[in-house]
Amino acid sequence: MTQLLTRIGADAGAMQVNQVHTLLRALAQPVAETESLPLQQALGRVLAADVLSPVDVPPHDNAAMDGYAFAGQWLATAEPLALPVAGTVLAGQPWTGDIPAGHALRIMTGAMLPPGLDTVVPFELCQLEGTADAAAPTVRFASAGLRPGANRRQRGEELATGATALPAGTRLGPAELGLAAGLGLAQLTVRRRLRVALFSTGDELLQPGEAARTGAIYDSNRFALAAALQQLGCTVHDLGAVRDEPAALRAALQHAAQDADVILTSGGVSSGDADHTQTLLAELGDVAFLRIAMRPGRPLAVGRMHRADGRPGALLLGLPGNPVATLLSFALLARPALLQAMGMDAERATPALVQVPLAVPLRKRAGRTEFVRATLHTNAQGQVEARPTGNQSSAMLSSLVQADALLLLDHHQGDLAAATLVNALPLHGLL
Ligand SMILES: Nc1nc2c(c(=O)[nH]1)N[C@H]1C(S)=C(S)[C@@H](COP(=O)(O)OP(=O)(O)OC[C@H]3O[C@@H](n4cnc5c(N)ncnc54)[C@H](O)[C@@H]3O)O[C@H]1N2
Ligand code: MOO
Repeated sequence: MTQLLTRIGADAGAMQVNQVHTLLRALAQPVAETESLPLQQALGRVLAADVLSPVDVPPHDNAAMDGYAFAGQWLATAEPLALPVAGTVLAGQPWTGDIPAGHALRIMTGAMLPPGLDTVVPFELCQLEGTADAAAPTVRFASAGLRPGANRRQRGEELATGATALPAGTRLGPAELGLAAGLGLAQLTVRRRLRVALFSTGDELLQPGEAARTGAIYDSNRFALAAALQQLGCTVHDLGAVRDEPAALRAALQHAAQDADVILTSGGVSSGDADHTQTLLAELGDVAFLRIAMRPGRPLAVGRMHRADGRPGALLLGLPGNPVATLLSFALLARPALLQAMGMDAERATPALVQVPLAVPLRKRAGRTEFVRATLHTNAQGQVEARPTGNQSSAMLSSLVQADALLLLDHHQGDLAAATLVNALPLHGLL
């Protein structure tokens, strides 16, 4: 870790947020093993290789609207244009008959355009003259607003055979799975699930369901982190709450290191308690105890555990114990590293920011990045603005529950006046 910190020009005792991102990007190795999964089981997984289209999409020229198909060359010949209708073509039933020159076909959206018919005029723009049971009713429409090829979807216009439909590193959501199904693929090759061992530390921790006890608090971090990991699609190996004792901590870390890709812990990383943790981690791994110029989330332990066979061991991420610091350190620091370890493209693991004006003034200390829990709402003037959700203590989860965004106040920024534009990070999808 010392070498890595030197390489990125950072000092563990005074890190900036972007330096921590650089450090984590250098540490998180994508899992190598892959598996082939049916589409129904692939939600949230990351593609191990590019998916190339085995077919043209769409597979044939087809109508984009319900209407009448005809050869666009007739448009220039009359205004309005009147064409006899030779029949009807439906989706899934290609037209097999002849089409006399200058005739149109009634056609439904998605139906294959027969050779020679390249233009569709929608029903709404047409009058039909003569009855449908006449030998050939006539369709009449204004030709001026139409161009040859109008309302036609061309074979391969979305994807040609062999084109990259989904690049390696794509995380599969509903749209990606729909696209793969649309290519006729039943299975996809994805990286295996990331295995994350999780435990919380602290002698004060009670488990939900246990009777309250003086001086004790309930272990909320482990449940919040397990949920966040589950949402990412990781396999969670929950080791419970571990006492602040070297022997207990050693046993938990050794157990966790057996087959986990990542060990995620909460608590015990600030200066007070960390002495025996630091000694232990120096023995079992190569771990740096960072002090990050950010709030919440100042302390963080980062490193790798040793393995008996000499291969790189589990990535260790020791998150701070205060519940909001735990979850925000997870969302802002651990999550991008975990997504990279899942095989996702690091660029695409970075959430986008939106700029919004502040509804109220904000105090801010220059020299650290601050993340303020806030709601984004529309004011009486119809403008979206950001308003902090009450007490911003790192111990108070309630103001995170009420928030739908984090305001990202830059390192060098001082106090802010109302109406100042700030960067906001919507929490949706992040936590
Ligand atoms: N002298 C200093 N004190 C503190 C510093 C510092 O730099 N110097 N940093 C503060 C900051 S910032 C944070 S964040 C916390 C982080 O401390 P630890 O990671 O060592 O965590 P603990 O001391 O174990 O706990 C802190 C706080 O969080 C509660 N906690 C812990 N685990 C859980 C859990 N699983 N569920 C719910 N709540 C939990 C714990 O009871 C404490 O109240 O240190 C500050 N102090
Ligand atoms: O990580 Mo601490 O305040 O930043 O709660």
